[in-house]
Amino acid sequence: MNNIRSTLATVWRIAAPYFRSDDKWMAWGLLSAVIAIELAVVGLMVLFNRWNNVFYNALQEKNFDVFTYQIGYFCVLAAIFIALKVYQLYLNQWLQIRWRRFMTERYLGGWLHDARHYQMQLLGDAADNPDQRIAEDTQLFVERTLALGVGLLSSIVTLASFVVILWGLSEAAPLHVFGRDIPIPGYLVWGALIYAIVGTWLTHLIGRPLVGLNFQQQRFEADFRFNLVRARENSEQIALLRGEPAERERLALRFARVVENWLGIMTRTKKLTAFTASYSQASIIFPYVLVAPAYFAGKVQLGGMMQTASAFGSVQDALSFFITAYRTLAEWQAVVARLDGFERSIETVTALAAEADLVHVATAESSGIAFNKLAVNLPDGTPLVSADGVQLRGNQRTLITGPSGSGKSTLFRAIAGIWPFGSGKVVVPTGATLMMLPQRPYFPVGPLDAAVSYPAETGSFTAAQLSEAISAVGLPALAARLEEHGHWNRMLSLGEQQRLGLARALLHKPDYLFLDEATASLDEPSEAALYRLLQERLPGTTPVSIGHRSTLNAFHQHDMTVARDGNHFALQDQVRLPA
Ligand SMILES: Nc1ncnc2c1ncn2[C@@H]1O[C@H](COP(=O)(O)OP(=O)(O)OP(=O)(O)O)[C@@H](O)[C@H]1O
Repeated sequence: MNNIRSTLATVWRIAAPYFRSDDKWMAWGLLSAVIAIELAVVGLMVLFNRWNNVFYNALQEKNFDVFTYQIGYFCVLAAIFIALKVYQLYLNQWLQIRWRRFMTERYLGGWLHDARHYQMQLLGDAADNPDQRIAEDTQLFVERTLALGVGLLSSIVTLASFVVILWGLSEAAPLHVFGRDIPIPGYLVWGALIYAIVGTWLTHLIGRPLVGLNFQQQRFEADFRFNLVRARENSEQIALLRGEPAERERLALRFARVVENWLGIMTRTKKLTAFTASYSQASIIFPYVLVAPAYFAGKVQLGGMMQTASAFGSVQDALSFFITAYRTLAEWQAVVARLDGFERSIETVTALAAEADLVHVATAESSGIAFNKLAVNLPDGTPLVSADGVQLRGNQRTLITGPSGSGKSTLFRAIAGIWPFGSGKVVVPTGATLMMLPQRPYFPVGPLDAAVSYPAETGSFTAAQLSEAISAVGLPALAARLEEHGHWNRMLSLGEQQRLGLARALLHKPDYLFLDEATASLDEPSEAALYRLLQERLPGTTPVSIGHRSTLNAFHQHDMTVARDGNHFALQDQVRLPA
């Protein structure tokens, strides 16, 4: 019971924002319309049920006039029923897409905000495969929540309406066993109730393992897909290393898990289907068995028996909601759990930003980027690198060196404000703009002009500015292909990607440009030419470079090093020895 209550509370937490959003009038309006139509459908079912009585009595009595009238009446009811069903589905789908659009925008906003996506990854796998959660789970959540919610409501209303009818019919056709009437008030209702409770209980016993199995299935499927994507993204490396057999084996192993779990689902579903199919077949006969003695004793007419069977069927269907919806419920619970995990993960990283004892980036009037007792840790809390009392002075080109793994890149991440683990402050001059250039710059798939302008919007720079910057970094052949679509990270060599990254910097003109081995794939003369270009074109920009080549010294005025200091590393000024 507690489990059901906590699942419902979670569902409400996930669903509520939409019903309180700007679209709330539309949301409530569509939901009310869908529910109203469902209630009208139940009303029609009651009319159909009464129709059974009159129609079959007319057949029994060979009353042709009543028969033809009832056929006409049926056609009218059927036409209304069809119209209601068509519009119910249409409005339901309309609500689904609006609700899904809201959830997708909300999740994208929460996930792609202030490096939260990166920090969620750093914090572990509480929210593995966010793509699956945003694309697939929101769709399933909306669709299933509506189907189950409306289905449940419809079952309750159907139950209430038909229990009344069945109760009345129990009086009209009393239980007749061995030639005697046995006066059990509402015996048809009790019969249906006991039948459905036993059925529901058995379904639950047989189907319970499906909840866990479905959760696992979606996890294994996502894991298999993720590994396929990794293989596609690293296809060149795999081909060069002749890693295909190893990849095949790894993928086969992951797919084996999909198959193994699926076999578990199949076995369980087989048992469940055997039971539910027997159950629904037995449901057809069961009411006739109950009423037949009264019928053959002449206590009730054919119409009464047919109406009883139809009413019994409706009560039975309503009570068996849980049985028919079992598989859907199991999948839905897994979706709810995953979306809940995703939301909690977003909340955790959002809360990180407000925590006082983490790394913070502040702004102040200052002549450079200063560090105030900055201690950068690994996510598990191990101290990595510290900086205190040192400065990256404005207008002083700085080169940072240090052993591999000493935390230079992580220090840049802390300066950029995306690495929260640790304590202390990075103080950035008020209004200063920072740009990071990693060894592998990222270019979104699409036209070249958008890829170079990124993260600025397309159109932020003129075609002339873009072509000029691209030519200036040594890629004149690309300058004429601004509108060409491409996967630039795949199509260009690493050196070309690094040149294009510098073109991006030329266009954005940041106050501080952090180059983390951003020219390491170029030959030394090209690297020198690009540094000279930066100096000429961006006199107001302070480059801060991480690099291992001694040739970089010539382009920097200030040297710093990350050196071992006890159990961690520390950023220190370095005195340059005369050559
Ligand atoms: N997400 C992470 N989780 C755990 N450890 C990490 C993570 N990112 C970096 N590290 C660890 O932090 C240490 C410093 O890494 P970093 O990339 O900052 O070093 P670096 O000085 O830039 O090295 P290099 O000169 O080789 O590029 C490494 O030991 C690395 O394994």
